Amino acid sequence: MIQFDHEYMERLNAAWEHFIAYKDFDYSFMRPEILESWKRSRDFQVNPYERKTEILNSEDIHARLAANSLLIETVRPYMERLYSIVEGSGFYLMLSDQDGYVLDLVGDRDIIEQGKESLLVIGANRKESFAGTNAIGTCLAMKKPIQIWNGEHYVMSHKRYACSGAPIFNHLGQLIGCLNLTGEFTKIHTHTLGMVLSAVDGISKELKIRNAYEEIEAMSAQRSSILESVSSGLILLNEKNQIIQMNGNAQRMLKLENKNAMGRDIFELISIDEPIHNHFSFSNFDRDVYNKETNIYYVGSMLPPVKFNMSVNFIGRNGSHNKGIVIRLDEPKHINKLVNKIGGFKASYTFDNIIGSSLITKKMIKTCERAALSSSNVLILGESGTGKELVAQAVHNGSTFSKGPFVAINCGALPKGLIESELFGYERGSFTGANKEGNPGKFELADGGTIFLDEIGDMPLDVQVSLLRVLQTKEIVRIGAKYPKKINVRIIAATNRDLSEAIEAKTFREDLFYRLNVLTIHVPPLRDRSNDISELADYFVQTLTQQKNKNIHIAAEVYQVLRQYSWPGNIRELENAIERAINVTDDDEIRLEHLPRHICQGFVPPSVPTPYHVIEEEIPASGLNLKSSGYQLILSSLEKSNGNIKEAAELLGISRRTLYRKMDKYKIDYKNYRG
Ligand SMILES: Nc1ncnc2c1ncn2[C@@H]1O[C@H](COP(=O)(O)OP(=O)(O)OP(=O)(O)O)[C@@H](O)[C@H]1O
Repeated sequence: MIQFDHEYMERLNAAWEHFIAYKDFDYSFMRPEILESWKRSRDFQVNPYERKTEILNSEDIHARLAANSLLIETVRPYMERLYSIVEGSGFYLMLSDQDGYVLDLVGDRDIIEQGKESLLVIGANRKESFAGTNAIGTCLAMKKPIQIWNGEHYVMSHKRYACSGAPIFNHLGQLIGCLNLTGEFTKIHTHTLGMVLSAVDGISKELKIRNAYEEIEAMSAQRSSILESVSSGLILLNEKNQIIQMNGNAQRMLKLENKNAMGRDIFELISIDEPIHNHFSFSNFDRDVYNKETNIYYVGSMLPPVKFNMSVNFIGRNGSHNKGIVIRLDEPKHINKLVNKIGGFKASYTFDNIIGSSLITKKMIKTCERAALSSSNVLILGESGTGKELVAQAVHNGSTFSKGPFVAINCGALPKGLIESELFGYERGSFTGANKEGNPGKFELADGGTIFLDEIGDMPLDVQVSLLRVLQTKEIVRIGAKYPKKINVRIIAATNRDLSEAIEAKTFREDLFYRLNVLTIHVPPLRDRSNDISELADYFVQTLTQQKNKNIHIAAEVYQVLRQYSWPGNIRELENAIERAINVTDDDEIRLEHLPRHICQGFVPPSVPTPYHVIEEEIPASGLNLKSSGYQLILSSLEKSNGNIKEAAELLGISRRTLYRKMDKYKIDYKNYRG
């Protein structure tokens, strides 16, 4: 081991004199790494008598500091800690990047001031090619820790100092900088390098942790953008059923806000009427994947339930189901639309499927029939769940476009960036992530038929501009395409928004509104057509029990309750309520206890029953009662109308369909009453 004593230093000085004069000398006493570094310095033509280096201008310094901010931020506390040990004894610490540029300095103020003369400032380059043999330059060249003693330096002015430099590597093992401790050589000890090394060891570990955090943050940002890019509602739960993330669609669909839901047990907020409810806790989940249409109720709230297709998937490693779950929600209608798509864009409903014989419904059907005879654009307005899509399908099926496809698109359910390509299609290779072959848009797919633009009020303004162009020119241009394409499509748009308000708020274009609103169909809310409620309820019982081979009927008082409730969720809510009741009744009757509680709350029994109620009260809760007034009422209405069904139904205030059903049930033959 070399002793850095006086004698050694003398020999070193003599060696240096010979070396820079290119003279022969016995250099074998020297540390080989120092001799190698001298050779490199000489090859770089570093002037041994001159203090000279490259110093960055302030703009470049700024850029370097910004590029290395994580390194500087991580190393600074270590520099301060080391300095606190050596403070006041003429030491200073320097951090450089992998190119040798000084990024940070910590030391006694007078030493730093002195250092300015030797060009030891932020932005100065300490590489061997500029500064000759020195701890930073040589450490970076060798990628190893090194201590350089006074005479070992290559440039004369550095020979007063002894420096200890250690390389800093990142989590990938790449060299990213060097930490150096410099002082008067008389004060330096061989252990000084050990101090620097242990600091660098701590720095490397911390860089690894910071990097891991950054990766986690990036992954979480990626996860969020993936969640937001899908058109379904997604909820992530941890293994305790607590909500850890919800995308925007899930918040909108469940009317829940992140700030109120995060960290809460999901079952404090919602419930479902499926046995799976109990199995959501992981301990007893049977590992089957749940995927079906589900009624979702709000715990402790008067909000009506909502219905979505819900699927539940367990996140598990190596098959163990204990890492949390993903709940996915889709509009049941959306599922229909997908089926529609696979099945060739067919509309299944006709005017016969529009149940309801109230005056207001009849008037609406008349308007629809008129719309079917025309090929003008149609705007359907109505609250959510009133049957706008049903009406659109019926208009299509009644029109000359009925032989063509019926293509529905929900403008509100698609992420903003996707609507344009969904509507107009794209050419091959037009954007990253696009299908290589290109894709036709919904307008092209609907050519010769009808396009149903649902939730048009939610269409972004820029897409409204493109849509307006299509309406004016009857041509579409795929994204990335050079030429337009002619199309013959009937447009039916629908919204539950107040478009005049949207026009005023400048979120909907007035010119587009007038283009779409050639024919308007107002679909009334269910509360305005309470005379349809019993008929609709019967219809849903009938259609929903058809496959189950059950014969279920509704108790009289249930009709009364249904007619008095305000139905904020309209027909969809009624359908959900009936479906739930069918599921929960254990015999063949739907009674009040089978309805969701909020529907029965506030019910006031009517003091004077309408004829309809009288009849409904007779429907066979306890079997057929020939003496009952309801039965008698049917008979007398048939007598009065001479067996004319239309008139008899009007007298009773029920639809023809209901009257037929009841006559069938009571085995009444109306022909017997014809005169
Ligand atoms: N008059 C009706 N007769 C029978 N069923 C109906 C009637 N109106 C609506 N429905 C049923 O109610 C449900 C909701 O209807 P639809 O999806 O057409 O409503 P919507 O107004 O388009 O809803 P949203 O605004 O949420 O898109 C559907 O299951 C539909 O079949």
